[in-house]
Amino acid sequence: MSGSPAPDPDGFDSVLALVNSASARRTRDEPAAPYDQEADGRTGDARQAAGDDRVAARPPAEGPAGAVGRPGEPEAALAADQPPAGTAWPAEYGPEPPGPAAPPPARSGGAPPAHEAPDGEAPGRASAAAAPLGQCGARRHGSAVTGWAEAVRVAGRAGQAVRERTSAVRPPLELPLAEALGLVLARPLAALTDLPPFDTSAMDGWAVAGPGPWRVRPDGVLAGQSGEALADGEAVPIATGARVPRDVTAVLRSEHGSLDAHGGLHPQREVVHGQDIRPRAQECRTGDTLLPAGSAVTPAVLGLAAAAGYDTLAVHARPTVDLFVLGDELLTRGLPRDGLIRDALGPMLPHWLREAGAEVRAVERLGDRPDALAGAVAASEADLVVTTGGTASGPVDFVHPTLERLGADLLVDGVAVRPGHPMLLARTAPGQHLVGLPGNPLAAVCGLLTLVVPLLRGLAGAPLRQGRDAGRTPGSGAVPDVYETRRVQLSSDPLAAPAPPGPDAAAPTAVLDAPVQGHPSHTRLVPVRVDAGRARPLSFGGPAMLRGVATADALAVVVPGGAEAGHPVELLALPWAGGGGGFT
Ligand SMILES: Nc1nc2c(c(=O)[nH]1)N[C@H]1C(S)=C(S)[C@@H](COP(=O)(O)OP(=O)(O)OC[C@H]3O[C@@H](n4cnc5c(N)ncnc54)[C@H](O)[C@@H]3O)O[C@H]1N2
Ligand code: MOO
Repeated sequence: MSGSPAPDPDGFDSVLALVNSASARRTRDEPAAPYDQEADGRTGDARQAAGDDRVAARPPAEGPAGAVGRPGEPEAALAADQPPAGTAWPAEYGPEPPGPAAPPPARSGGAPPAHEAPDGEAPGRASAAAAPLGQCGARRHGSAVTGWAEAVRVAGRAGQAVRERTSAVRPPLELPLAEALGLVLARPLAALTDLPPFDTSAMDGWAVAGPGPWRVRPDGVLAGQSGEALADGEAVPIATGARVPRDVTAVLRSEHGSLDAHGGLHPQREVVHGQDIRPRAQECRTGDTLLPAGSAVTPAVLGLAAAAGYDTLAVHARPTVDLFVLGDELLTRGLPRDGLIRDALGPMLPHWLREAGAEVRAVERLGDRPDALAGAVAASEADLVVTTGGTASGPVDFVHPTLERLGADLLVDGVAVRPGHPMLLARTAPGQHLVGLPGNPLAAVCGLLTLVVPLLRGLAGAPLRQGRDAGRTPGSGAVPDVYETRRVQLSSDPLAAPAPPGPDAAAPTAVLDAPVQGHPSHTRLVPVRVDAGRARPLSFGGPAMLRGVATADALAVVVPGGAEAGHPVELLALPWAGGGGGFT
């Protein structure tokens, strides 16, 4: 385990205060919202009564033999996996694609139970059934399920608190410019020089002194050279970027002057004093703050730092991450067979974590072996442990019992977001956190963007999203989430409305091209393509699907209850769409 015990060594108390105040708010506002009464735990009738559109799309209660889910997986989870033949296209999938809907994936009859080990490997599974969610014995802080925006905040604050409290033992790194790319400035970038450092010609032409015509001196001034002072009536050829000689009044562009047979230079248009001269310190003076601490080091920042005189930069170290992929049903190569499926997260997450600024140390597939997970977490010295799968309450979902065994503090245990609601955040040791991502691949992506990326930002010293609690909206859904308030504040003409409140008023937004059905009480994260400020919801946005997000630029944050076409939605930009890989 990392760190050493000391009174609040990693600022944990301040994170707990945030968790507990949010929890108290929930308790005050929402006396009854236990996790197992959330949408997926309700009966079909109850969900229908509550207006849950997924009921209409639910497949028959009995799944086919060898069904997608695990033993004990609720039918609602199956509903989220695939549309059965003859039923409506589920809202969770996004808009129905043109043409016939994709057929449900073939299921092999007589397949072994999903929890049997692949490739003949000894299963080594949990000897005891997992404790039901909500009865986990890990120290739990906060109440049943955390609102989405609040979860983002708690994760960010948890990372930030660790960084603030450990800065003495982990001072910033002083790295050569090229090695600082993608990290975060630990100190403000103050100019080490005036920029430009001297008066500079902005054009190729002649430096002239006094009114024309001028006598052209034979010596020219190239960039990197300094010319002698000019007397009135003199001119000297000068190149762009060259230091302007003393007593020059202007630069005449080469296309604006003509030479006569005697070497006299004649202006072809009026010459204004100071024209085409970049005066010293036009951009900054020595000591000016060019960028605040916390800025991401982008290629442009490297250029600015070099121009301003830097050879090295003080940056925060990359947060370290160990990734543990759980599940005996996962194959690492070839085609799915015998109820086994390909691991989609092992190939995806390490790169995404690096894009998010992490140094990924271990990537291990631990199967469904609780002892292996407990041992791996206990041995990990990473700032953050990320697990995939095993967060729910199936027979081999052992993340909760393992956290209990390790005496972890649960800060977030379920988030009011679809996909991804079983995601969790725990503190496993002073200075170390664990994020449990759900196994369904898009649910895992949602957990990554909700908990992991903010935590990494906090650890790395990058600015956090500015969470704002807007209070509870009367009559709104089961879980208070600032997005509910945002929804009711939208005017009938959203484009004319003032910017709605939300977790981050500065977050990118776009206007929805098409309506998106919402979950009654949970935020939805929906893959979208963004073009010219308009977000087009994509098909194949179900929790187990990656087809939508693979063609997306962003995930749109859709308020509980849904959003109409024309309404603005906040965007979680995806790194490959120029949307903030790392800490930008
Ligand atoms: N009783 C309840 N059951 C479930 C709930 C619930 O609230 N109560 N939530 C459902 C939801 S929503 C999700 S999401 C899943 C999350 O489950 P786990 O985190 O325990 O994940 P697993 O059961 O291990 O796997 C779920 C699903 O994803 C597949 N999977 C797992 N890992 C991978 C991987 N690396 N690559 C590709 N696919 C993976 C796995 O085979 C399962 O099909 O729980 C529901 N159940
Ligand atoms: O399948 Mo679950 O809805 O959270 O992703």
